[in-house]
Amino acid sequence: MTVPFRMTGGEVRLDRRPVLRGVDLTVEPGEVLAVMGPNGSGKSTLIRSLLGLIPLSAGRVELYGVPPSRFRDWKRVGYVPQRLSVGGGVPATVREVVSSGRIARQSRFRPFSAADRRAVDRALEAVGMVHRARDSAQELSGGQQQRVLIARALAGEPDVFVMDEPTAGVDAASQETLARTLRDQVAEGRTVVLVAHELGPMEPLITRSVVLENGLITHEGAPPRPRGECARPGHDHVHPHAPAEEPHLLS
Ligand SMILES: Nc1ncnc2c1ncn2[C@@H]1O[C@H](COP(=O)(O)OP(=O)(O)OP(=O)(O)O)[C@@H](O)[C@H]1O
Repeated sequence: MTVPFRMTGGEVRLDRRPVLRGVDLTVEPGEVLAVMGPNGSGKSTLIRSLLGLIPLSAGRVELYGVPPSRFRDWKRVGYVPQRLSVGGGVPATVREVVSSGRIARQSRFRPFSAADRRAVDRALEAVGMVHRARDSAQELSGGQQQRVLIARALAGEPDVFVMDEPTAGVDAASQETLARTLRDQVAEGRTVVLVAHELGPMEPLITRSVVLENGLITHEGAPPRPRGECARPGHDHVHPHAPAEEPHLLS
């Protein structure tokens, strides 16, 4: 079976500085992979290069067995970028932004249909934004805009979700809702790759984590455990920068 993503020896240089330094990563269907690591370690660069948004300077990447430049089946991929303003300067409504998640499914011969509308309704419902559907997306708070971007990806009914810090700035109740939504998606066979500093309510869903440090994968396996002060009851966040005591250390 073709896997959603396979990167072999992936290297990226930005401004002539190495940002990814030889990454091997295969994402299997049905996995929920957390990409963790300190600020600037290359997490966003990794997932953007998996999607072909940043070209590799060496190595190889494939989406469903095809290099990104030749990949055509974009409806299989739902991408939630990091902290991007949803409006992009255009005064689009929330519903319009979420509907844009269906674009890869449309063609001259397949205009917007009742099925498309239902998918958009379900996505708005999943992120609790039905009541804001007619509002301008630009008027929303940062966390609400993030939820709209998640809804846009959900609306596309992709096979794989790629999410860059989907819960950054999102309140606790909405994080719980997102975790439930993703759990349902995974139960239906979808794959998830997400960048996260803190897993919060998504932690039980994670089937594997990789930790990047300075452009290299230095840990692969279960998400790193909190330790010391932070391991006390009531302090449940995960420290992505503390992998060194884990048994699955790679280097
Ligand atoms: N367009 C760019 N040009 C030059 N350097 C860049 C560019 N984008 C990112 N970088 C650098 O690449 C490194 C990795 O950035 P990246 O955004 O992938 O990190 P990250 O792990 O996602 O960080 P964060 O946790 O802060 O989101 C950083 O040192 C950053 O300064």
